Amino acid sequence: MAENDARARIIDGKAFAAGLVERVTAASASLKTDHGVIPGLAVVIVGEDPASQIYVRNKGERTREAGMRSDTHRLPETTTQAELLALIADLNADDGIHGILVQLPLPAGIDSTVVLDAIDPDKDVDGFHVVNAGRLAVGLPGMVPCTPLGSVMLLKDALGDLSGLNAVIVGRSNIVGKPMAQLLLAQNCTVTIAHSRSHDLPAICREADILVAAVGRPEMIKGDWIKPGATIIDVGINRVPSADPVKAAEGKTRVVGDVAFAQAAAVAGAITPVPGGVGPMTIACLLANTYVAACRANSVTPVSLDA
Ligand SMILES: NC(=O)C1=CN([C@@H]2O[C@H](COP(=O)(O)OP(=O)(O)OC[C@H]3O[C@@H](n4cnc5c(N)ncnc54)[C@H](OP(=O)(O)O)[C@@H]3O)[C@@H](O)[C@H]2O)C=CC1
Ligand SMILES: Nc1nc(=O)c2c([nH]1)NC[C@@H]1CN(c3ccc(C(=O)N[C@@H](CCC(=O)O)C(=O)O)cc3)C=[N+]21
Repeated sequence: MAENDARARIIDGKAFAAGLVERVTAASASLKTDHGVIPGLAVVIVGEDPASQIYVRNKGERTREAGMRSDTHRLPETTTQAELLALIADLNADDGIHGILVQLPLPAGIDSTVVLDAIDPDKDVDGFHVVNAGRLAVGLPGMVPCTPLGSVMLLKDALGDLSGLNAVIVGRSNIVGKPMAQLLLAQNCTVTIAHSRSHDLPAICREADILVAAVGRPEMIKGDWIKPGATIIDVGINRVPSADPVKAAEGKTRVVGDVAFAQAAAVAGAITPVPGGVGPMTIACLLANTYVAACRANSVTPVSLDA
């Protein structure tokens, strides 16, 4: 089959995310009218990493567009762990702030586990606190990490009931791979988690009805690793030189996923594009988690955000 002979359905994460943001915006407006509560998100960024700066600016803009309060705390690269912990303590105590996100990665010398676990678990809209990881693992309500949450929303929208499907997740990070595995297990999938030490990764991937790529290696997963008709969720965000050599020479870049898209789309049943797939869902779920945190903090039952 020719490389450009795409037959997979393209899962439009951007459109699904826009719908979710609309529902969160309406729900937040009601929360304000009925209970006088405006959801508040604090985003903390340490250092000057350009990609992180762009993400943080986007998060702030999206949050305000949804009618929420958004505070961005920009700290210098030289910030100490103690200074960062002091800011988190202030934000934990601030009744106007319902969600706290500390942008990762943090500069060398700051222990991200210590920092993440200093956040009040009920304000942990990233769902990275050990208490929220534990709640997810045992099936208690908590804050669920945004990227896996958004990915499962797309899968349920594309496939309906996921029960009994073979799900393979490539990547075992605490922020994507592991929580993704928990969510798919909760949806009754048969879950395999693969990683850099896995033997014969292509063969493992070929067993997948649902293949989730969360590796951070541009276009690593090839078309012949994919079971015909499978559903592919490409979490990877990799910046590579522009395809146009002239533009590449000028330093222009483009974003690609962890899946070789054209090859994969010729075999898969459905696939998320990069950009426009999982990325927009991550931000939409961050807003959703902030709304839910604001409700819980004020003993209000959140309205359903389902489509
Ligand atoms: N769309 C979005 O909203 C988001 C996108 N991302 C993107 O998702 C990707 C993954 O992010 P994150 O989970 O934080 O990354 P990490 O670097 O924390 O984890 C990467 C995982 O991939 C595994 N891995 C690395 N190389 C290979 C290989 N050759 N074969 C098999 N497995 C391999 C690693 O295995 P091991 O554990 O053995 O080292 C590790 O488990 C990145 O591209 C990131 O930018 C991340 C967050 C949100
Ligand atoms: N505490 C913390 N929480 C995070 O959730 C977190 C983080 N740190 N550090 C970095 C990663 C990365 N991440 C993305 C979010 C949105 C897009 C996104 O919106 N992507 C768009 C645009 C991509 C582009 O053009 O750059 C898309 O895929 O269409 C991508 C990546 C959140 N992360």
